[in-house]
Amino acid sequence: MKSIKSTQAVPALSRSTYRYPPPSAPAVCSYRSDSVRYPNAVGSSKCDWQSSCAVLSSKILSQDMSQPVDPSPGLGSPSAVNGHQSVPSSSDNLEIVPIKGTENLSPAVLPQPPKPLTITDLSPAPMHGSRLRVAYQGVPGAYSEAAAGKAYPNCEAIPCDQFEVAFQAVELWIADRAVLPVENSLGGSIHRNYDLLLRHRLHIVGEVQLPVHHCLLALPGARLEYLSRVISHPQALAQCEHTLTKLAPRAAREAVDDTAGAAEYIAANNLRDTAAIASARAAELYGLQVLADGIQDDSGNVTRFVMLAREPIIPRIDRPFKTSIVFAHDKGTSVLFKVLSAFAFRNISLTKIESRPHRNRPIRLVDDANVGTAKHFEYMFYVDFEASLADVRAQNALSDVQEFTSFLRVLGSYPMDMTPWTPSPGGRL
Ligand SMILES: O=C(O)C(=O)C[C@]1(C(=O)O)C=C[C@@H](O)C=C1
Repeated sequence: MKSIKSTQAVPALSRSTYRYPPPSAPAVCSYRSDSVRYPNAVGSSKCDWQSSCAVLSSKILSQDMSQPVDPSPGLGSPSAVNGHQSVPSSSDNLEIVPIKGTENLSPAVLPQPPKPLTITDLSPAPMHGSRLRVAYQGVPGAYSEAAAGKAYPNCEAIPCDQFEVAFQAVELWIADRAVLPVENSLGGSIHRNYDLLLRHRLHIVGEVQLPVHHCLLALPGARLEYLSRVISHPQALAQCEHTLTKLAPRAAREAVDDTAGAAEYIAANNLRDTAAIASARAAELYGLQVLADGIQDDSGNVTRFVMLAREPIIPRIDRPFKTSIVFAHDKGTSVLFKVLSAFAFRNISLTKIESRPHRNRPIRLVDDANVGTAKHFEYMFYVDFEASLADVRAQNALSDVQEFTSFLRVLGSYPMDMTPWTPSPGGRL
């Protein structure tokens, strides 16, 4: 089963709901680092690197300890990375990558240039005077809908049939925010959303961590022992893998677009031999019974969602903030250690690191006449670290990262979810 067509009263937005230019090239500002611009840039030999580490650490100590916060973003300042500062001079070597496919569009639908931030950017109030409209992937009863409600209580949750549609709903002002899953404590990263973060120009403005409590749902009267199939979102299937093997060892597993959509599909097609992994709310909405409750493999099953908006929020230092970046280097992965050390030297903790294929240039060939051709895979690195962009340590770290990399983008600097830990009951039957 490839996808489920939604039949609920509130239809999910789909890609055909509206017209939009095809996914753009990365809408980014990229910086080139080279030894001309940065005479002190770290060289490629081990010796260069070791001495640079020493220089770097002394530079950091003197900068971080003795310098007050510099409120004016200068050359190489990380606050310049997403273009929210005055237009850089050409000597800054800033490239703004044009968005492909938008050349013939009317100005009304073209992406707007960055606007100066105002005090109202701190407030999530919708511009149209009604409830905040929040796009999520799935149908009512999906965990993403619950995450939207946790992130923005009293919001109007707008179902979308694909992640990409949720991004576009915000870009086209159909929604004010999108709330999308990026990782789960058991199932790992939701790679599609990492790739989409890079292809779209939305900003991460917050995060929510949602305890995910799965149920096995079936039509009233259906019996566990007669199940031949269990359908759900691939993440949900992964999160219940062991428990499901014990509960329904003979049932085949099939992936569908979202958990609540799986429940809806069973109800709409009167499937007596099929169960869905979904929420208790999905059971209520689609008239299914709960065959088993709390079937996630671990009671601490949590999915982390990010909130996305057209504009970034102003980073602050009066509460815990996290910053998400993505970077790459045209000479390969060897920069990773240097980049990570820029954070280590400043005692900035990383909370997440993820690598994804560099889709524009997935393979780099290194020819050696004597031994042949090495084919290195190229990656984009996504890093989350525990500091606000308003923190001078983060600014200095990003300034160094910028020197070590050929591409750097700040995806967002946003308040950390600090809600108290409440694991769901259940797990490990
Ligand atoms: O299918 C849903 O209900 C979703 O909201 C998607 C999703 C995900 O993509 O990870 C969200 C939370 C759970 O981890 C399982 C599935």
